[in-house]
Amino acid sequence: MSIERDLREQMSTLCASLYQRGFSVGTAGNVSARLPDGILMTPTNATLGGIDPDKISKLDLNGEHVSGDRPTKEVFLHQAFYDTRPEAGAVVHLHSTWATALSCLEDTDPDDCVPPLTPYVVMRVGRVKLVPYVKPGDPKSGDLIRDLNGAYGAVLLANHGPVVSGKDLFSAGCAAEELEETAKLLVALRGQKTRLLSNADVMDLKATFGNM
Ligand SMILES: O=C(O)[C@@H](O)C(=O)COP(=O)(O)O
Ligand SMILES: [Zn+2]
Repeated sequence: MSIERDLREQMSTLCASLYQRGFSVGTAGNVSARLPDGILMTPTNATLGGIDPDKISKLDLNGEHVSGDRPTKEVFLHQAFYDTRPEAGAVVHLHSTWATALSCLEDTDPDDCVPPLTPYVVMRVGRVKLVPYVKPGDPKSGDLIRDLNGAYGAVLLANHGPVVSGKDLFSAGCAAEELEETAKLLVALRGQKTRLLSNADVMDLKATFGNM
């Protein structure tokens, strides 16, 4: 099977899995994957529950739409991740409930939306930045991601939802799920005295496991 065919099948399977398990509802969210000659993106207004591998949008290396249905309106967001994070092979954007709740709470720390509660969120997601609100599909979302210079593999779009990159579709999907579950814990623990991992613990995890 060609690399492109394989990625198309993988994208469809990941999207369906995220949808079936409630990480995406309706037509919310979008997913992309990097190819040697461009980027595959889920089409706009498509439910992640039913992505046809043959209708996935393909953009060339200049960002031109070359085949498939019209791409997600968040094309700028996805491109900015690939342009600033050479190691990124896939990007997942969701409106998953708890991460979106964190993106709406006034006292979420914009420089560290997801503090180090458990080892796994440190290992899979890392530090998460809050990106100021712009309306969905606004090209400014790409500028805001570019301004981060590739320093964050995951962000929360204020009052909108999470965007997570990974070295491949599997990693990006796992990281998006881990972010969602940790956001749920963080909201559940609000108002309670909570012990976070220490800086030394975080450094130790990074030294042991690196960026996964
Ligand atoms: O929130 C939005 O409108 C988009 O970010 C989104 O999640 C779905 O848009 P399309 O991918 O264009 O369907
Ligand atoms: Zn969205």
